[in-house]
Amino acid sequence: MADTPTIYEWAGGREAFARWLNAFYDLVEDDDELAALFGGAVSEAHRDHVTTWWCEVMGGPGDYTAHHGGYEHMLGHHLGLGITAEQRLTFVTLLSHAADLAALPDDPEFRAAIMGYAEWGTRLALLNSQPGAQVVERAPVPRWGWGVAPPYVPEG
Ligand code: HEM
Repeated sequence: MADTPTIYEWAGGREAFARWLNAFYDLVEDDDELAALFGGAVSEAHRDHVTTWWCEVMGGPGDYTAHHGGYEHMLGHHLGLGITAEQRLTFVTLLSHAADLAALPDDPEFRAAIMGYAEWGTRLALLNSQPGAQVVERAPVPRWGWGVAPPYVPEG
């Protein structure tokens, strides 16, 4: 399928990811447990950097690698946080809730793609954040794809 759009394009580009992640971090700020990990409030800079990360992962410009220190920088922010299973579950649930609030495309294929990455990424973040974790210290920023369910185009 040469013409399959990237997940980034399908979402509506950076503006859509920014809308989503701003809605998400507003929810994080309202959750006492999660907000505490961010010192009570999630800064504009953090929202912007994480938006840049997600855009790169979902097939957009490689700006997190080019300008924000890539995978190693992201990893460094999670080391030692001691994320609990409950915090991870809340985090991933709020991502899904925020996608509705921000009116991201709601087709099953798109939502499965972004939430598949969210599930994977939050589980890695939890593992890497534990005391004494054995971490992969260097890696490229991942590039996520549609997996088994790209946008459905009926044949004929
Ligand atoms: C898909 C999963 C995740 C992604 C893509 C992600 C992405 C990122 C990135 C890119 C940064 C660095 C931002 C920068 O460059 O300034 C960061 C920092 C951070 N993340 Fe995550 N993260 C994920 C999961 C989590 C989880 C599950 C938690 C906690 C429950 C968490 C808490 C934090 C905190 C507290 C920081 C540091 C904030 C700061 O220093 O201002 N992250 N994350």
